Amino acid sequence: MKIAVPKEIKNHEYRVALTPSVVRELVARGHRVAVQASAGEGAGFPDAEYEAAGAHIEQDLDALWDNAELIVKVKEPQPEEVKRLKPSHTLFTYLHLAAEESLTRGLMDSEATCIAYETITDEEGGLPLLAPMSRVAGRMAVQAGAHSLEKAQGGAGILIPGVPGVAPAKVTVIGGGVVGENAARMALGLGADVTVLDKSLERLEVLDHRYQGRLNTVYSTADALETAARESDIVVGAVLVPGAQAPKLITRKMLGDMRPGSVLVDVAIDQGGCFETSRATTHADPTYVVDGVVHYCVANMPGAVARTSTQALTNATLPFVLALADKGWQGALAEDPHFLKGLNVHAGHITHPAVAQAFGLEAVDPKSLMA
Ligand SMILES: NC(=O)C1=CN([C@@H]2O[C@H](COP(=O)(O)OP(=O)(O)OC[C@H]3O[C@@H](n4cnc5c(N)ncnc54)[C@H](O)[C@@H]3O)[C@@H](O)[C@H]2O)C=CC1
Ligand SMILES: CC(=O)C(=O)O
Ligand SMILES: [Mg+2]
Repeated sequence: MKIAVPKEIKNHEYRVALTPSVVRELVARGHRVAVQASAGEGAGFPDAEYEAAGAHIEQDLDALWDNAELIVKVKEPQPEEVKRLKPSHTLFTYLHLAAEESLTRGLMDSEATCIAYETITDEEGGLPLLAPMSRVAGRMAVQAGAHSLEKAQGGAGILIPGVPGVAPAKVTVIGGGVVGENAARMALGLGADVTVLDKSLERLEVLDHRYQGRLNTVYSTADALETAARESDIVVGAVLVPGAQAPKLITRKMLGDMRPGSVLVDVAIDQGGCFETSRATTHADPTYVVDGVVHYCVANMPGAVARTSTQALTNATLPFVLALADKGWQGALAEDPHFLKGLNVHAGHITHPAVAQAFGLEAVDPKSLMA
């Protein structure tokens, strides 16, 4: 299989889709891997390490894309990348299509086969290729929130742990999944007063048991959300309905009840965001203020800690990349129903029901493509 690894071009995105160690595994199985020159530099992997692992370093972007059968990336393709896709390509990357209709239409028009990391499932009901980045983003969410609470960032001027004689900040996390638990863990570590809201009682039970009374768990209702908005210094948005647009849980009206200088960190922004006033921001300009409330809505948070994130991501993607390379997309997806859930677009059709539903389109059953 001819595999290409482009350099990521999203704003301040420094991750790379394959490390030299993964390239070595692929080359040992007889695959040809072309890595765009300097693709790994931001994550601390120089071209020389890829060359030593058996990769071809490609300077010519046209050749990189034109000669590839399998393209492995980190972030959703940017408009200039979508233009390069063709029907013979298999694209394997984060897509987050429900949040971006123009990208979805572009991928359909390309007729390429597009497999999303974030909708692949596992036996335990988890999302094994989203989880590693959710761990990173959840942990970062509290760092971002703490920084945003500083006066110079528009925040209320609150130090998360407080000091003796001064109460700590109240941190509420909406959605107690992977992002939520990691955010809660960091907030607890900093000494915050932490509450987690979820609609899943099972998840709340797990967290209650795991944290032994050190955090508050609250079933997520409209009342609970209003209380969270009114009383929190930081609210982290960490909900997910896989493949679908995030529900809007904090409305514009509720901002009026929030304390001036409080902070919303919308990690769910890659699925459209779970606060009505969220819009995607970049690492270059991560926050903005609406009605006195600071919003942090960076859609590629792990890109800022590219070394850690690349290693964590590629640990998880490795077996899937090997399966695609060894068996082709049809072979790999046909024998693994969890991998098949990753197929979002093929030959102009949407194959994931939640993505199709987001745009009022019909989904083609991916099993029908497996003949
Ligand atoms: N901005 C960024 O850089 C990154 C964003 N993410 C995003 O973070 C989001 C969360 O991801 P994970 O934690 O991995 O998902 P997850 O599936 O582990 O957890 C989501 C949780 O949300 C809960 N939930 C769903 N609807 C809810 C509602 N209406 N009210 C309360 N809880 C609700 C679910 O029960 C579940 O426990 C996703 O959109 C993911 O793509 C992940 C990594 C990086
Ligand atoms: C999950 C995701 O969108 C990211 O890691 O950037
Ligand atoms: Mg994202």
